[in-house]
Amino acid sequence: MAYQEKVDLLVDGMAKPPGSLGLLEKHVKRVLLCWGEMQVLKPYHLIFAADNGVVEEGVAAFPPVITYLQAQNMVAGRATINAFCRCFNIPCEVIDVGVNTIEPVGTNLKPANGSRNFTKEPAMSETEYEYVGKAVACRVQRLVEEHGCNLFSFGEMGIGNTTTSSAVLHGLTGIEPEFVVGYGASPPNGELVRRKRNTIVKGLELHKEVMLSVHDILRCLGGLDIAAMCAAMLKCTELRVPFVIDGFISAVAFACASRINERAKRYAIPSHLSKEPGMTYALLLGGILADEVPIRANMALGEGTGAVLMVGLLKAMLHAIESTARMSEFELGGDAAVKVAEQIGSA
Ligand SMILES: O=C(O)c1ccc[n+]([C@@H]2O[C@H](COP(=O)([O-])O)[C@@H](O)[C@H]2O)c1
Ligand SMILES: Cc1cc2nc[nH]c2cc1C
Repeated sequence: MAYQEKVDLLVDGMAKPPGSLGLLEKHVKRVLLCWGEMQVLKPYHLIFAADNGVVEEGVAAFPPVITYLQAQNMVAGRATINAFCRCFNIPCEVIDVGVNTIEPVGTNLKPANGSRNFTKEPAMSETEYEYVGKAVACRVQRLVEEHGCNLFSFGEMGIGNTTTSSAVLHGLTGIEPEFVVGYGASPPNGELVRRKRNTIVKGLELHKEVMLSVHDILRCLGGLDIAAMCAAMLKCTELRVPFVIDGFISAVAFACASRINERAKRYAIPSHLSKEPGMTYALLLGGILADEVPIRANMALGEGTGAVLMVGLLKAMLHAIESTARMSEFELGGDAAVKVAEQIGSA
């Protein structure tokens, strides 16, 4: 029997009405298909922390030093993401890909102390962009080959990164900034949103001549966190390891990854629909429809909180698959057996 058929039988044959676990069935099947064989789940959560020079333009409500302070909380196990990871027994690592401090926070893979203000110059130099991509890809490869990690979730921490994400999405698609700019971490604030839109238009105008590829767009307008997440997703794709997308920032990284390598779409699992208005567009670029996203909780925290909740759901599904009774085990005779067979057959 082909592996895909086995996976279908495994999930469809659980003692439950067919399809009654909805999207969880669809996504756990996708994880099993990515693995290509039955494996024991070994999840790993990576958080990419970086500052963004574009905050100079007044596009964030919180001061940039929060990037450093909250990344420190994460390293100390005192952020929401740590609590969520502990709940599901998921290891979590903070990678400093550009926090604006001399002393790195967590694992040091930073090529610079933040991206530059993209309204004035490219956010990253070519050397910085290449360095961060290679360093992160190396880290992912090591986690897979030496530690056996087989499901990644990605998160980020970076004041100003909803502006860099909206800018990259605008650069990728040309969608009007009105549709892809939201409040970010700020409470509703019309003036802030107007400033974010103008900043993005200014950035695109400055770099449009040189933005000829997805890499150029990421380098000119992106943040080091988005570039890092995109590289991590591409490495997962190469190694055929599934990964879970979080909110807006990681969805934009995924949009870039799937433009660079179409096969990234096969390995990406959505988690939640962020409050940010660009979320659905970013996912759509990678071929994921809003209807396929399991969690709708109006979240916008980042850190990978939605992604880790999804890993928890997948873990619960894998446990259910291996520990629950099978439809075929019901001891039924006569009419009852026929009726159940009809229900399974018509699923
Ligand atoms: O993940 C999301 O969809 C999301 C939406 C809004 C804000 N955030 C988080 O808030 C920070 C960015 O917000 P801002 O307003 O500074 O651009 C950054 O640290 C993100 O993790 C995250
Ligand atoms: C406190 C705080 C925590 C965060 N975590 C991710 N983004 C954040 C932004 C702020 C402001």
